[in-house]
Amino acid sequence: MDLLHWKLFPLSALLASFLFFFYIQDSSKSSQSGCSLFPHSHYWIASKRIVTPQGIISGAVEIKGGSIVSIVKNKDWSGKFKQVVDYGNAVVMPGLIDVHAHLDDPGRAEWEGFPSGTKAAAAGGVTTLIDMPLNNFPSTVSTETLKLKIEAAEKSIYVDVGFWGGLVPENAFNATALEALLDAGVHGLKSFMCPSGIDDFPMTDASHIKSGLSVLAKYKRPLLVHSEIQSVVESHLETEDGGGDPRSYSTYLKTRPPSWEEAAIRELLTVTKDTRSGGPAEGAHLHVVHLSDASSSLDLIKEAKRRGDSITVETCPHYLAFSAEEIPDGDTRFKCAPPIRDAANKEKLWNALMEGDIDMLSSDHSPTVPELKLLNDGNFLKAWGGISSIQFVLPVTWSYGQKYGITLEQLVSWWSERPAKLAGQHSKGAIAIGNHADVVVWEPEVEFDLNEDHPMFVKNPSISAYIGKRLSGKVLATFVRGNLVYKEGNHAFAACGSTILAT
Ligand SMILES: NC(=O)NC(NC(N)=O)C(=O)[O-]
Ligand SMILES: [Zn+2]
Ligand SMILES: [Zn+2]
Repeated sequence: MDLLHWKLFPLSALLASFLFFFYIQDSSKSSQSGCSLFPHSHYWIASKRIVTPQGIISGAVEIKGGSIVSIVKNKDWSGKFKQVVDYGNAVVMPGLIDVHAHLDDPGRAEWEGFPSGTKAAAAGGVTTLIDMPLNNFPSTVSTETLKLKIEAAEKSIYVDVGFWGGLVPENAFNATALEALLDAGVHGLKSFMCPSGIDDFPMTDASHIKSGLSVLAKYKRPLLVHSEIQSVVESHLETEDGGGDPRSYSTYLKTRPPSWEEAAIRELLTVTKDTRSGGPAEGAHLHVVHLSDASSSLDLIKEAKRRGDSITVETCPHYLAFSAEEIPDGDTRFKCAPPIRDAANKEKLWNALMEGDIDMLSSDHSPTVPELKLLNDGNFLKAWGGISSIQFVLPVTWSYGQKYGITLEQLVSWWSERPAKLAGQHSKGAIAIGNHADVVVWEPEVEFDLNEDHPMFVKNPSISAYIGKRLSGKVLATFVRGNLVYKEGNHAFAACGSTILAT
């Protein structure tokens, strides 16, 4: 007996090491390093509602090594596969791609920072975000400052993060500097046509933008523009004692009329004609960020599209959820620029989105510390402008869109497909074979009260404008490149998101 034992020992040791090897193979990429709450790198996500470019199907998505390798319909998968996470009737959709977020890192991490900002993103089903070049310090306007940004992001992000670079007067006429910044991996450039509120991010005019577009054309990357031009006539209202009670929202609203947006867009269109086929900046693209005015400004954009200019436009959930009439006096959580306008404008924004005249959505998550929001003082003219929202953009869009009959496919188009295209992310934005396994699983029908007890992962939850709202749409799970980074209130132990650089 003893002898037999000894003879079998090497065999069983070999068998054990084989099994161990395969276990490690399967789980090393994710669970071992704490990148995932699900310890497998080859598995299937099953659901009765998977949103694919070919329609909504019941079936399973096969994930291997961080990518989608097959999609099977119906119950073809049942019984056959080993590792299946069956989400039943919950919706399986591509993760949201937020092309407009300010995470303020490095330099102003007390406003947000990569760890909390990307935790909030993951909890909201956002699997990729492109970080804005301002509100961090120093602003991201050169290869050196981009390097600082990448260093700040590495090992501290729970989702994938890319970067826009800043187009500012200092670099706008310096093609070599812009090319260096684009070569270093920014997905495109961003500029302001009015003061940005950030000292080291000055505004540009049409001549800077024209020059920037000619460089971007070679790279086929977009220019994103904050489109408001401060008009001299109205700007006196911005002084503290001009125009009325600074605690009243209508006082603030009057300081940034729709004519500011219209003037900026009119000016932009004098240069976007260069982007037409055969034009001097063919290949470049102009993207108008956070459109608020759904009247003349939008008409101008529609006209430019008809003429063949390469131009797109986004709006943000806060313009679709709120209207000026309901913003309480002194409630500076709602201050942003351009401002949230009246209910009639909100209605027009929704119609434009449904008609396809507005191309996509973004959060414009732009938080700060509560002290700068002047929550106690309530002075709309002095408070920081920016809405904190990234964790709730999915349920907000869905909840407020019910009235307009929005569909899951539209959500995917506005939040994943088109943003992916804008940011040059060809392996993201759709549940499709070969794409990154960036997935959100959520229950559209489940309602929740967004009150103080609700888990919020942003650094400064008290500035959130959505507190007190009842929303529909609960995120159950978020996968980034196959890693389960968020599951029902919990995040993966390690921050394993990738910095994504344009090549
Ligand atoms: N400096 C800012 O980030 N400003 C932001 N502020 C807003 N939107 O109120 C923005 O995107 O313009
Ligand atoms: Zn802006
Ligand atoms: Zn912004």
